[in-house]
Amino acid sequence: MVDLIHVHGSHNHFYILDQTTLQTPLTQDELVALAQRFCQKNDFWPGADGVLVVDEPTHPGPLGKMTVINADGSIASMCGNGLRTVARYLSEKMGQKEFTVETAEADLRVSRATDFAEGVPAFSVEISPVLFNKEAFPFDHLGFDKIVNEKLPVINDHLSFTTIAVPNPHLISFVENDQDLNETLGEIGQRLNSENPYFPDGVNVNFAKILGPNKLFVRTFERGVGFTNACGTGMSATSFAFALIHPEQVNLKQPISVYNPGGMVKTNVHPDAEHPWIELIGNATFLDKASFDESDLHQAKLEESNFTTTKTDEETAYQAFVESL
Ligand SMILES: N[C@@H](CCC[C@H](N)C(=O)O)C(=O)O
Repeated sequence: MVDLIHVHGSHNHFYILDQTTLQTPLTQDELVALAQRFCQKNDFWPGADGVLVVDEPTHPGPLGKMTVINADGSIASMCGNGLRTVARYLSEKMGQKEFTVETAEADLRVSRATDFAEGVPAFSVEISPVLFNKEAFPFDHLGFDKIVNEKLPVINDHLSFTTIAVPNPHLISFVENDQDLNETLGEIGQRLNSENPYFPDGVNVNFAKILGPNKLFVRTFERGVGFTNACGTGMSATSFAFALIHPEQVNLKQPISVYNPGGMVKTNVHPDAEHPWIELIGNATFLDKASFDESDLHQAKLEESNFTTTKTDEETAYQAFVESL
């Protein structure tokens, strides 16, 4: 039997599939089919926002390799909330508290952090590289070399936007009212993740409200998924934009608290280093594991009767943490 571990970071939900436990790893096409089928919710299956595939690293150093597959089957170069949960998985599997994980474009440092609350394990992960140059984006940058707090009338008539790749692409705007935070975000997210002339490969769209010094609320419409409860790379990129555009509101010596519809994370922005990076710290919660015959995973077969589930009780502690915020 093979386990799919249902996990979340700020209620951004994933299934972890450790390919090293399989007799035969799934092919790329099989992984895409698995994500498309298993991320869909139905009356016996909770669904998720993506699948996190763990493999042996391709070079010495990292403890494992993480590949991110969005719910629609598209492949993403990074996932911040997901990396925290993979860090926990590898930490418990290998008995290490601080190590690196190979991702599509970089080996990233991860470590066990102080629990966010009783029964809420937390991990810290490196988000990098941080890129502004237009070559880092799958679009022509609308005539700009980089977009930092620019009005983009072809996208919206009153908001200003920033684009940052970490290295997956993010479009960020600081908004003031709930209409923009919800309806405008949904409209722009839908439009830029359907066929459109500006972002042909789609983009993660993050709208943030400034709640006070070092305090944000961020909502994200994710490429390949739609609205999610939280996006780790989105909250990290938005924290970086916050420090850049509103320096008077950010004390870089203190963490930024980033609230989101699924909870809260902390970020530390390191903008001045030769290699700018962001530290993302947040929960890594394991909800349950579903055990399947390996052949069913190869065929993306999901029926009410072809798996057994073993639950943890971590969600109760996580809910208590969210209520305490
Ligand atoms: N939820 C993730 C980001 C997942 C990938 C994203 N949808 C993309 O296509 O770039 C996170 O926590 O960072």
